[in-house]
Amino acid sequence: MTIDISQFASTQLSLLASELAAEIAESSALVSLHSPQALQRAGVALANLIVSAQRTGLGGKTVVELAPDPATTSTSTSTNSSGGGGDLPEHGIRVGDIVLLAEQGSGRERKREVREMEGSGVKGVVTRVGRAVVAVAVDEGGGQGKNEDGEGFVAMLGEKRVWIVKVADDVTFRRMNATMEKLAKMEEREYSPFIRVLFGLSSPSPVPADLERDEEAGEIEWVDPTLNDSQKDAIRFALASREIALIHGPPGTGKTHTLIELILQLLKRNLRILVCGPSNISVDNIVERLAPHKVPLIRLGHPARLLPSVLSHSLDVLTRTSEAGAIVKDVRAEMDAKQASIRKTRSGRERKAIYAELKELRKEYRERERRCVSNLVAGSRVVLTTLHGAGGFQLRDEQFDVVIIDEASQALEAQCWVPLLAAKKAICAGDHLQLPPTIKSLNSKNKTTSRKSKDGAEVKGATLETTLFDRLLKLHGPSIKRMLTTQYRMHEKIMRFPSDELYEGKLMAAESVKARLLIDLPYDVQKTDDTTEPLIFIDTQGGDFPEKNEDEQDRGASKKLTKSSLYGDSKSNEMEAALVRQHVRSLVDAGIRPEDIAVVTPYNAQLAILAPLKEMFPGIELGSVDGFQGREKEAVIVSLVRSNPDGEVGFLGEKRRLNVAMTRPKRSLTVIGDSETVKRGSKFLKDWMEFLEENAELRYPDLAALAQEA
Ligand SMILES: Nc1ncnc2c1ncn2[C@@H]1O[C@H](COP(=O)(O)OP(=O)(O)OP(=O)(O)O)[C@@H](O)[C@H]1O
Repeated sequence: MTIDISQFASTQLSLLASELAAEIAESSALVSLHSPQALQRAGVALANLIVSAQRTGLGGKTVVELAPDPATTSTSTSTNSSGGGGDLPEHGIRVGDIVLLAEQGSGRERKREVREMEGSGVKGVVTRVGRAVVAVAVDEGGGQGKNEDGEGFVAMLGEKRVWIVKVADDVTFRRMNATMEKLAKMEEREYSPFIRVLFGLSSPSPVPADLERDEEAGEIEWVDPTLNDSQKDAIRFALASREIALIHGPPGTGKTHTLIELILQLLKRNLRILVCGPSNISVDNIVERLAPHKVPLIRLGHPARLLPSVLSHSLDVLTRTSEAGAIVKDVRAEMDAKQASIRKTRSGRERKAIYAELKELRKEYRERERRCVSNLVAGSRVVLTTLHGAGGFQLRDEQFDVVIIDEASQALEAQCWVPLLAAKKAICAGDHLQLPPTIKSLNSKNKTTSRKSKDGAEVKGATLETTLFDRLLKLHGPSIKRMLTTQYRMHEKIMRFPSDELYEGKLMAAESVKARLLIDLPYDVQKTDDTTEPLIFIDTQGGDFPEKNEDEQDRGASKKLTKSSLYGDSKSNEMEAALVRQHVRSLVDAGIRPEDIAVVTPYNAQLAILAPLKEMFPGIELGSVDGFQGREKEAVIVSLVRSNPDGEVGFLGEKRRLNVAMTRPKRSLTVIGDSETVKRGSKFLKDWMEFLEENAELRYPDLAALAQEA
């Protein structure tokens, strides 16, 4: 099965265009239909701010500090500790978020303003979130529309009231588009053997069957000899493969652990490596674990979006601190001196002259910085960055022997191609049986319809949801993959169902975890029914616990707006929430620390109902299933929410989502749901419910106690 590469690329381009459009439509619908306060409550905006300070931050970027506007906080009860407008209200803006900073008008003007906001604000990255101040590094020359320069825009704001709102990250799209355009334009003779294999124009070069005995591949000096057999086998295979290797890492099987050893082995073989992941956190995870091995590595990316522990490897920081950076620093000092002298001079002519010199210096600064960056990058044997980060100017002409992509099953294929175009060989790690990246342009209605490519041809079944990992497995079959089979997270009983149903029964629980219970936690835990049983199912069947639609609830502005409501057409279940509370309380009463407990549910509306738990049990974590992928906790409670007479289960029907939900806990999994409804959702759900009925400790709610709880 071969694939027409340029057809593939143009299909991707049209799919990406609709995805970006969907993302923009969603965020502008949200922004135009809700007040800044509602958006603030939903965690996507912060309103009523003023610029309280402005300075130069890392990498020479302009950083503005925003504080509450004193004029709007007079009614607030918060104490004024900073001399500004008091503390910021509750909000959901986090370091690393990309936000649009714009002027905020009065209520009546707001709608028009919002429409114009895209054209009149400036984008930036949140670099610090404090109690009374939030700092944003504004894009240099990245001003939107009429504001060409972020710095200039901020100067213009003066004392005006402003607000910030989270926006879609279109840099990612631009990078993916540029990559796909390049691929579309490539002539067949330009296709490397690597590219040919990835599109099925050639088969992967064969790898010796018994690698352990193979003369070349068998001789490996392990940095970590405690790796398990499946991990060693995956590394041997990845080293021996010529074009592509997939490392399939089911939950808790030490995927990152394996990648670290693999990177060290590749380095021993004098290869140059580019390591990427879809998110900053996935990349930082690797940097943190690679750094102790003292390998020459460099991390590309905006410093505000990196973990503090990783900053010393960041290119921006190295540019300022390394020897190579000294020469850049000189110019910076000269610029600062000139800037200071502007303030001293009164003569317009002199000032003009200084501005001209500054302009020259800035040019010089950029030039030197660029040279310094390219020296640093050229000198490092391991470069780490997000997938789209690989499309930045820093890597423009760089080539790598091997590109490693972690969490490849959570990235769009077009995103993977950003680094892959610079590769001779790729190693992708992931688990295609957990959730793929979230796609916004794909809703239940058009999920199965085919799409039109740019030239109008129907592209059957083409969807962004098919990841590179999925596609390669389908294209070349399981011979290009190795699976890690020992998991170091879950009690054996928690692992059983996902292993049997999804991983061909191949998962094994490591000795150290297979029988671990809550009662064995290294602190004082009482012996109760909850702390000695790893798998509990609280069955709410019987129709006493009906689900509720988000739009049936009184949520003010979002009441009528199903489509662009802050919670979509999400579902909730009050009685289930009461059961969750009851169970959390009993765990905490038994001595379990709230920080060892997580509640996960597929529905955001259910999360909203559960929110008070955070105040009742400080330290507990609440999360959506999708948001909890990659995480783990000692005790996890899963609230399934769906309970209706029609057996409607919505996106519970996605087994990859259920897989993620049920594989987060280490010692205790409690499932709360209506088996009658859920069973009717799919074969997988039916099997799961039956498995729980037979293997879990089965409980039925105590309605009287619950009435009290509710
Ligand atoms: N060979 C091994 N021996 C002992 N412990 C191991 C081994 N491999 C991995 N682990 C442990 O298993 C845990 C999970 O490892 P790691 O963080 O690499 O997992 P992962 O597979 O990347 O996680 P995820 O499930 O999120 O993909 C870690 O605590 C790690 O120390």
